[in-house]
Amino acid sequence: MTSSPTIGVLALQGDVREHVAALAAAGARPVTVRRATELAAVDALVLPGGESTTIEKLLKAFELYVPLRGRIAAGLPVYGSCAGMILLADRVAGATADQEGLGGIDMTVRRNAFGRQVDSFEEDLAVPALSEAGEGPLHAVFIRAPWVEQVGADVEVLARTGAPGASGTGDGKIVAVRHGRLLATAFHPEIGGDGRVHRYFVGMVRDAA
Ligand SMILES: NC(=O)CC[C@H](N)C(=O)O
Repeated sequence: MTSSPTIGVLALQGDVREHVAALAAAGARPVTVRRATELAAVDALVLPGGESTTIEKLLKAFELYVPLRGRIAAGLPVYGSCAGMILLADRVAGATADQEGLGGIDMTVRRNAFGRQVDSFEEDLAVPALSEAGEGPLHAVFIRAPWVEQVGADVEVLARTGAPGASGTGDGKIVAVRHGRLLATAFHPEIGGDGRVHRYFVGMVRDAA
């Protein structure tokens, strides 16, 4: 692999174009993924937000579910945003009866956790692990977002809501995590206009090569 890794964006639902643009800006070579042959050709994958139950049904319908589980088990770097975070969780609170997920991150995620009053909100998050010296908070957009209720010992917490001075919910919920080669955020950095999450993921992919 060159220093420009080929990173797929699962293109079944969600902000595909925005993730493609953010990955290109971060120095990767983005490609869309809808088929198993396309999945086989990528160095890493982004799972966009949307509706986790729908994306799972589409993964199965497009015969991507089994190969994707296999590649995750074999160490494929994957970044999941929002519904993508839910798909990567080993445990989901509020899952539908037939929702299996992909798993991989040792965490419990609660779907639609922030509740009705705050279906959507924006908040400035402190993200030191994703930042260079001098960079300020990350302006994060949450849309019917999950939060992380519990993480295993090997999971690194990268961001919580309620940083000092933040406007939003202010209660210290975990909203960004990394577990080995898997990265997940409850928010949508592809529409926040802040490139840090995608740059961090491209760095993870380069390190994994
Ligand atoms: N913006 C999102 O991805 C929302 C996730 C959605 N609430 C779900 O459960 O899948």
